Parts: sequence; structure tokens; C-alpha cells
Amino acid sequence: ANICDAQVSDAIRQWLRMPTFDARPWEDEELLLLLQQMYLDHDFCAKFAIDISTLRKFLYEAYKNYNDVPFHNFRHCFCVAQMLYAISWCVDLPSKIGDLEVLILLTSCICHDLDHPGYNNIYQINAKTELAIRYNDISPLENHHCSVAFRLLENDDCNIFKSFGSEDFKQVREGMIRCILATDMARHNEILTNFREMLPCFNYDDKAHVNLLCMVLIKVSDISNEARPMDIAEPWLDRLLQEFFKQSDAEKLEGLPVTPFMDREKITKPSSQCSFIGFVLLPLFEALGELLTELQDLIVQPVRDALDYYKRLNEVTREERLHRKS
Ligand SMILES: COc1ccc(NC(=O)[C@H](C)Nc2nc3c(cnn3-c3ccccc3C)c(=O)[nH]2)cc1
Ligand SMILES: [Zn+2]
Repeated sequence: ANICDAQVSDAIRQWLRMPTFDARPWEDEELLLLLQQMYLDHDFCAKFAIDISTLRKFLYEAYKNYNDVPFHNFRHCFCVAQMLYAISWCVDLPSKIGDLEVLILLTSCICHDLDHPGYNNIYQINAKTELAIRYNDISPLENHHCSVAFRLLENDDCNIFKSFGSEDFKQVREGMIRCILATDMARHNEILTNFREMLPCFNYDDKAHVNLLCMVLIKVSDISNEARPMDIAEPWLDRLLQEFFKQSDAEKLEGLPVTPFMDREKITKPSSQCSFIGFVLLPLFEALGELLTELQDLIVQPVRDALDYYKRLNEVTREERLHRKS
């Protein structure tokens, strides 16, 4: 269908607001239409004078700037934006942080992995790549994703912020840079610790608090696959490991240090997911769930269930391995 004319049915729009939404049956063109729908459902085009054809061109340009890599491709960007959208509907995010901050978050999700090469920062730095040199080893990938986003926005045809005054555009630019750079997992503990400190006295009128909440929201959306049903989450883990193993193979070939949790000889899916969900994902989701309690049922409990699933799986595979040896 021509993405200009097709309308998104009410049933699909309802499903789009749930973490159970499955992107697999949809063509790329349809996912672009659904991303457009997320702006329309928040009435952003009216509120921010965004011309619908500019929005379409922006989404299409973003789409073209994702690479055909196993995990960090356009569909990952869609899943991250869709999770943010589901969270926004569940907690009525605009009523808490305002429309502009939600517009910044949604647009940051769409741009957050632009032109990702499929090799992470550790590889960029160890291999002394063009990006590592350009960004002095400081979040080279996230700096690149953000730079590509604003390079796209320089073209008036797809600049969804072209009607913004300079002050508002400055706020958008600061917000998008803050959110996209926050997705560097090397900063995970820093961001989570700061957010936890703020929780007891969280104040929506304090810009510093809202800024930190937005960083946590894009982080949660970015690594949220395990909050989805297992049949949707599992293929993403396979793609991620494919990408990680491609990187560790390259590291071995190029005589670079091999990142331990990426070495196919060293990890099993259940054991690596048990530690990732137990030590990284669940603490982050629980901290967010303390502030936005509506998220307990929507995404925090599903992550606890995923951890239980992988713990049981881990037990079974350990027993099997022991029996095989005996
Ligand atoms: C603190 O920095 C970290 C911590 C953990 C990891 N990754 C892992 O532990 C492993 C590979 N598991 C994992 N990693 C995941 C998931 C979702 N996103 N994600 C991911 C993808 C790319 C880069 C970093 C992460 C965490 C997931 O469900 N599992 C990667 C970086
Ligand atoms: Zn990402």
C-alpha cells in the first residue's frame, strides 16, 4: 500500500500501544506508517506545526540511514520507538513531562542507532576506527548516531523542527543529544545511580530530574526486548548474539582483545541472559517502576518472568551438561 494513503485501523492503533506488539509481520513501509501514527496519536503535527509530508520524508531518511546488520537495524529502532510509545500511553507521559519532552524522546528513539555498523564502542576504540579517532573514544557510536540525525535535519525537506523558534530548537537539540548519548551502556551504572538518588524526592518541576527521567526512559526502551513475549524477544537475542559473534570473530582475526560476554566459546544464552536481566535490566526497570507505578504490570513484571524463565532454562541445561559428563 502507498504509505501516503493507507490509514492505520483502530485495532492496529490499540495494539501499537502495547509491549506485546509484534513488528515481524509488517513490511518496512508499514512500520514507517506506524511511526508516523505515533506522532499523529500524540497530535504532535498540530501542536508543533509539523508538516505531514516533512514527517514522512524525515522517517524515510532515518529508515535509509540504518544498516542491514543483524540487530542494530531499522526494526530495532522501530521496537525502541514503539516501546517508548507504549510507555507514554500507559502513564500519560505528556501530562507528566509535557509534549515537547515526549516529542524529543520519540524522535531520539527513532534516531538513537542511526548508521550503526554492527561493531560496538569497545571494537571502535580497540581497532582505532575512524569514529574512535573522530570522537576521541568518547561514546564514538552514540556521538555518530546523533550527528547523523542532525545532518538529516539540516535538509529543510525532512526537518520536522523547521517551524521551531531558535530557543525551542535549542531545547530539542540539547534533549536529543542528552537522550541519544545516554544509550551508551558504558554509562549504565552512572545513570541508574543518579536516577535512584533522585527517586525519593523526584520533582517533575525540576528540569534536572526530568532530564534524568528521559535518559532512563530511552535506556529502558532501548534494551526492553525481554519485556516482550518470549516468541518476540528470543529472535532479538539471537540477532544480538549473531552481531556480537561477528564482532568477536573480527577481533580474533585482527588480533584485538575479545570482549568476554561476546565469545561464542564462553557464553550460553540462558546464563548470559540470567546475568544481564538480573544485574542490568531488572534493576533499571524496577527503578523506573518505582516512579511510574503503572509500568509494574506493563513491563516490570514481564522482565521478572523472563528472568525466572532463563533461570529455569539455566538449571535444565546445567543438569543436562552434568548428566552428559557423568
Ligand atoms: C553494562 O554494559 C553491558 C552490559 C550487558 C551487555 N550485554 C549482555 O550482557 C548480553 C549480551 N545480553 C543482552 N544484551 C542486550 C539485550 C538487549 N539489549 N542488549 C544490548 C544490546 C547492545 C548493546 C548493549 C546491550 C545491553 C539483552 O536482552 N541481552 C552489554 C553491555
Ligand atoms: Zn539501540
